[in-house]
Amino acid sequence: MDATSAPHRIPAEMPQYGEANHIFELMQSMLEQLLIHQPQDPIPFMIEHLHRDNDHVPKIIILGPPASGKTTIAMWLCKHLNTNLLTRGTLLGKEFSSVAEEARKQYQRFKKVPDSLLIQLVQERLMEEDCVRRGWILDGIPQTREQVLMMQTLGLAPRHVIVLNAPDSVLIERNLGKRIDPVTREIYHTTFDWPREAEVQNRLLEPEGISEVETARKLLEYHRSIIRILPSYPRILKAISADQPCVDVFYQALTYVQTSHRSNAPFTPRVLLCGPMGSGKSLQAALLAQKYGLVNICCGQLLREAVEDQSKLSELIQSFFDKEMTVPDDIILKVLKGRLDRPDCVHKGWVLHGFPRDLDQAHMLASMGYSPNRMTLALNIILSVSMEDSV
Ligand SMILES: Nc1ncnc2c1ncn2[C@@H]1O[C@H](COP(=O)(O)OP(=O)(O)O)[C@@H](O)[C@H]1O
Repeated sequence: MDATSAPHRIPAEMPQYGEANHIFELMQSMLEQLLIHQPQDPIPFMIEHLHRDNDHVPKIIILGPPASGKTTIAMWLCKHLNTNLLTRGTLLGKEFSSVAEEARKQYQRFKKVPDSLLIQLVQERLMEEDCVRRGWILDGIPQTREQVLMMQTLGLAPRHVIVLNAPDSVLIERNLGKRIDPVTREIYHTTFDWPREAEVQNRLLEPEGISEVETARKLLEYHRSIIRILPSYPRILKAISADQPCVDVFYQALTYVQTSHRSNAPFTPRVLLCGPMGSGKSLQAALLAQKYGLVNICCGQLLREAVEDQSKLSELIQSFFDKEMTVPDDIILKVLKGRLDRPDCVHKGWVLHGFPRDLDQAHMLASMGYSPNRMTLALNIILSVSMEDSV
């Protein structure tokens, strides 16, 4: 194939730049917002979206049956992540909001807030400056599939959804011990979490609706609606057992909300395999290359091929081979660059082994823009397992 008919070569730096600066995700979120809000003039809207730069703030929903610990975990996460907690109580109690006032009226009359009003309240709150800047955690909302659909239509999309699970019998018993501090709104428990200070102990209140009958009724309602809610969040949902100490539940929740989801961005794996002689690098590289369609590059093999090429460089490399000397780094890097820049490596990605062998070589490789984006591990056994999760 001559140069005129050869496929256009995408310089390796282009996809690397996109990956490093999350360009795909940025454009995707802007496109989503454009399609949801359909502004009359899209340009200022896009500029404002870019200036807002809040794609990475927490946007979390915590769901679960009564007494599973939603509010407890949501409060702890809020403190840890310095974000805003949104509960039914805080939304309904909002001052200077006509929507909240209407919701309160409806609640007083019918003991129920219509779905549309509740979601309107959520929307109003999420648009406020602190939620835009520092993110939010929604505690126990949405409660019905209808609410989920309304939120989706309004573009109110969480990044992480946690659902807490525990057997009904545990929850019914646990709810009986729930106590609330009316001053701080902190939640305590007569058995599992009793405050040390006598002053706090004395002012704790027993919340309404925690009797066995009430909790059983709420559980029934929850089980009916949750199966219609969860399918709406297939890729961002994490179920955590709430039948374990609060601290354990919290750390599992925290770990989850701190992971970023795999994006839809086109991704080219660049894998580096390091390990001592005989550790099985070649075999693992061949397996990885086969499984993920990567170009398998063995540095030693590449140099031998370069010799066979009969190019100018081949004589030079051959002379080092003849003298049984190691080939200097700058020559190896030239050969490597030529190979890694070829279209198959740029498009399919690569798995490299046999180079770098020391820190200097690693720095040189990185300074030429060939940083691996997966892993550099000495133990090929671990690598082959981890690849399942990450590629
Ligand atoms: N993992 C847990 N183990 C024991 N008690 C818990 C646990 N999580 C929460 N609690 C206690 O259970 C009660 C209900 O917790 P809460 O956070 O109000 O649940 P929810 O918001 O899901 O109704 C509280 O008294 C709380 O201290």
